[in-house]
Amino acid sequence: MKLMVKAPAKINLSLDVLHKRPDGYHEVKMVMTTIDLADRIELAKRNDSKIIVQSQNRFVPDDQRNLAYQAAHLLKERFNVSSGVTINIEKNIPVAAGLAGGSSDAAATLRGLNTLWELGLSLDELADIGAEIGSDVSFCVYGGTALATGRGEVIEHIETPPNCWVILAKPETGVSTAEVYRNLRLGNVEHPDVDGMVSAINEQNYADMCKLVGNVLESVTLNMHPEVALIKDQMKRFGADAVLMSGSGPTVFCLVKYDSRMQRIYNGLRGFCSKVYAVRLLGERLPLD
Ligand SMILES: C[C@@](CO)(OP(=O)(O)O)[C@H](O)COP(=O)(O)OP(=O)(O)OC[C@H]1O[C@@H](n2ccc(N)nc2=O)[C@H](O)[C@@H]1O
Ligand SMILES: Nc1ncnc2c1ncn2[C@@H]1O[C@H](COP(=O)(O)OP(=O)(O)O)[C@@H](O)[C@H]1O
Repeated sequence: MKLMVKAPAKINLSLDVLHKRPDGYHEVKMVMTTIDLADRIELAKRNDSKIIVQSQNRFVPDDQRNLAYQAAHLLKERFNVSSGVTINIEKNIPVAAGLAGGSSDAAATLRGLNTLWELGLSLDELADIGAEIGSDVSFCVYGGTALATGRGEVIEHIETPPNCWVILAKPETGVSTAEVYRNLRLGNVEHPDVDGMVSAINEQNYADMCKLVGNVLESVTLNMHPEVALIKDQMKRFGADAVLMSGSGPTVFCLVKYDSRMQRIYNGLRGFCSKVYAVRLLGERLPLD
């Protein structure tokens, strides 16, 4: 038996860090939403008890370091599943980019195996299990648009944002999320208005949504990688409605309403950056598998 599951990337429209916690993680307050750039996960039931991960992408680990492997392993151990699974990952989301590609693969694996192994778990139960794998996995289990708090695993669903294009540019450099959080100095950063962003989205106010984008982690990554700031400047010059780095970076995204403007920015960026994508903002909860 085989199952295909879609694993969409996320962007952070607003990302604030409140303080460092005693457990080493940071307390965050952020608005996350899914975009139409997705990995495709094929799950095939095995008669032996092995978990096998396959991917054509050389940056994706094929062993227990893979977050999709960890998702399968966790379910298998916790619910005493005797059969195994082959997980094939068609990687479309750039790796280590601030787009939660690995987390979304893990979440898709949890949702898919819930069906394939007939576990009968609710999405809330899968999201709780996901939090044990990584802070972004709970959000990815639901997809859609949410206010995420705690270390990112406490999810409150909000409205789907107004429809628009999202253009993404990923510089060659990779970024370690742990290193970015470690180098964050909260004393002199400008905090984004996360509550304002939630209201703008709930009120379907595109202009305010664009005005209110903000990410405290830019203060770290833009200093470490000047090319990220350069891409932001280019997007602004080309006339984007809003420009921001996603998560810990280095991917920068911009929002635009009109097709003609999208084309102009997309074409302009292709000269600069090898990885450029123009996709729709999805923002709606994922269908059940
Ligand atoms: C920054 C964000 C924003 O959505 O996304 P990415 O840039 O990774 O996509 C997330 O907070 C990333 O979540 P995720 O990538 O799942 O992080 P985890 O695997 O749980 O943690 C990786 C490391 O980041 C740090 N970390 C992560 C989350 C958090 N709230 N505080 C932290 O300090 C910790 O050092 C941790 O060891
Ligand atoms: N399924 C996966 N896809 C991509 N990367 C993965 C996966 N599983 C584990 N990883 C590891 O996780 C790290 C972070 O990758 P990713 O989730 O793409 O980035 P981010 O956390 O910035 O959104 C990578 O360096 C990679 O080695």
